[in-house]
Amino acid sequence: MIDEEFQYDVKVINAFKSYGETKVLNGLNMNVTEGSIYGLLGPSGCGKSTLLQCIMGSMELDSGCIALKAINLKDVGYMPQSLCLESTLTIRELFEYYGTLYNMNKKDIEIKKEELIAFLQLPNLNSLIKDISGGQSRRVSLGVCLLHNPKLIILDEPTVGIDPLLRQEIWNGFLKMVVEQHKTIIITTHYIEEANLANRIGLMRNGVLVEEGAPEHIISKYGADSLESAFLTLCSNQDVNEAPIVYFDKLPTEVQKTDKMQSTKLMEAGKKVDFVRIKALLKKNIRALYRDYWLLFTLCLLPIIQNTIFCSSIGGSFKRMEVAIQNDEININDCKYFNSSKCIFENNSSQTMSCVTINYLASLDYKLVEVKDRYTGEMLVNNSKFLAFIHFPKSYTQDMIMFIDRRKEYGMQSLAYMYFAKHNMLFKNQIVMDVTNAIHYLMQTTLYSCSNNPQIATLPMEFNILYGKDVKNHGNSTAAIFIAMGAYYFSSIYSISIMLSEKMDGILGRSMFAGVTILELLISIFCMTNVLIVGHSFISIFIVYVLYPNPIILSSGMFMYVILLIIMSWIGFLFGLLTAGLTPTKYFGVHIMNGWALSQMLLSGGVWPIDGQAKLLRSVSELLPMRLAGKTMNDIVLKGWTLYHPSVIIGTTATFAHVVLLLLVLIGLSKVKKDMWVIHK
Ligand SMILES: Nc1ncnc2c1ncn2[C@@H]1O[C@H](COP(=O)(O)OP(=O)(O)OP(=O)(O)O)[C@@H](O)[C@H]1O
Repeated sequence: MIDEEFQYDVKVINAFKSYGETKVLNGLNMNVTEGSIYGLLGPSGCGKSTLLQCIMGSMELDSGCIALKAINLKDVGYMPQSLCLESTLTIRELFEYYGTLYNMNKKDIEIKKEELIAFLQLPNLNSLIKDISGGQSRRVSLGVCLLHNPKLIILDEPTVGIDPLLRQEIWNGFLKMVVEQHKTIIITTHYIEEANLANRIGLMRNGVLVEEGAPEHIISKYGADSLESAFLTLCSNQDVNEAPIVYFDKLPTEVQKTDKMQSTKLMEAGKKVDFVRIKALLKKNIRALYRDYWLLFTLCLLPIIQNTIFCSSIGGSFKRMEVAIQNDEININDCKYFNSSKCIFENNSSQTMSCVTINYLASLDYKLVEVKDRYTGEMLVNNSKFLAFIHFPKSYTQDMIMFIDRRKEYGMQSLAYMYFAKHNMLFKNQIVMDVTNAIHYLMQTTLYSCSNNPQIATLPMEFNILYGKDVKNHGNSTAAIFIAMGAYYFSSIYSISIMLSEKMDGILGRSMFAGVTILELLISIFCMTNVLIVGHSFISIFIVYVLYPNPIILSSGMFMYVILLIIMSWIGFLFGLLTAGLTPTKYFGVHIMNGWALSQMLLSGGVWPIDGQAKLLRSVSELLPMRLAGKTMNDIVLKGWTLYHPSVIIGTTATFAHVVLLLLVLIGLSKVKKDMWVIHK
């Protein structure tokens, strides 16, 4: 505790602070008496803001001591140099938010608000912060600092960008507060002339206060006519004589008794989780969200668009594939009139069996174009105009007869011929499969029309499907992975957007001066994430399984399906927090988010089954949360596995293990990296 006799509101003794190699405070001493205005002056970059942040306790001294009379955050009002306010809130909402954080009731907030409107000439309270001018927003920032009527007011350049007349009025207001309410104000400013109104000023240079005292005393001491020329004289003397740095070998006893971390403890005073503050944070974040149209678009509309795009574009068989045909047997347009009911073995049949194959391909939506010769067909494939070229020789039907009948030798040169492009394996595979099926169909048709058993042309093998009878394409088997990816991705986007904005814009740092803890902010974002993910999952499941015919077997496993979606959203949420804590810029964080989500999608079998991966890579992929959740969800909907199926339990537990792992990493990192989510500006 501070000594009974302690007459200062703030006392800084022998303070040292460096940022790496840059020494900012170099044994600084400062005394701020109760009920006075203390003007802290100094050139840009000399360390004024750093000193104020050390006094507030948001930054720790390397050594030295800061003693404060204030015992909790409510006693102090701090206005940082940067705005550090949520730009998508209105002035009224900001007052309501900070008032609630300071435990003020509605009536008190209302009264104080009216007072501040008159004092600071605030613009329309319904204006959004992002829509008001720089000077207006600084006045709002000052208003937020004074809202809870603090005893000690610390202001970092409060009058920047404010016109001289209003500046004068604001200073008059400060003087009135000191006289009538016995407040203590520390103020930094670059307008040296306005510091004349302070009771005491400190001139800071080279990390120390080179002079401290009443303005008139400093002016007369240096024989100057203004504070500005006194300051210039002092600086030029100092350039010659070196900075008079005063080091304490030993701290004075009354200060040694005071706790070295006293101001840090001020920040730690309200570390208990408070539900009123969580409610205020939730309200603020909901307001910020519904005004952030782009984020809202990303979170609400994009799942609709992406799920619809996924269902309508992934896995379907390829349509309108262009195939060049040279048919020496018949003009392919005449195949429309082909009748396959006659047996080709009858002498007068005059059948053209190439039409069976051509009509079969046409029924599969191939775009068949007739070409005059083989050279043209192959050239068109080479030039990527067509995917394949098929040639039916003039004797195709006769050769078919010989092939089926086996009574006569048939020449290899008279077989149908196909030439295809292989630049896309999937196209090539589908064309080969469709043409093979077409020939198979041709054989069966021939046998049937000649009163033979068409079964002769089938493979001597029985194929049975155990699982996934309704799976018709690759999209059906990856739908669950896509939904798991969506839950992960959208939660991570939400948590990283909020956290990076709180961090980079200094919003959390400022809220922390009003008592908010990081845990409270995380709880509020977590609640929002869970609400959003319920909406997101509902939209995704509805589109993927109801609007589109992706197969789904309903069983008790669906309970785990939903649990897995929630776990995936938690993993995304935690990964977003981790990325926000480690990345230096907003853009970098978002790039990491997108990059990792895409990589996981590729590694987890969302695009191609992981069975195609190299052994080592596959063993890593098997452990990824998107793979674990996606596979288990797939097993539930496609195999009908229930809640009690061992694989479902193992898959869900293994996915949840990622939540525990990420939590441990986050807790560990936040212990090591103190400024992970907070930048005090
Ligand atoms: N987070 C940081 N990391 C590294 N260096 C920093 C950091 N913050 C401040 N500095 C450096 O510390 C010095 C003091 O900065 P500070 O913001 O305290 O100065 P200031 O007197 O408030 O300046 P101004 O009047 O321009 O606001 C500057 O040289 C600045 O570059």
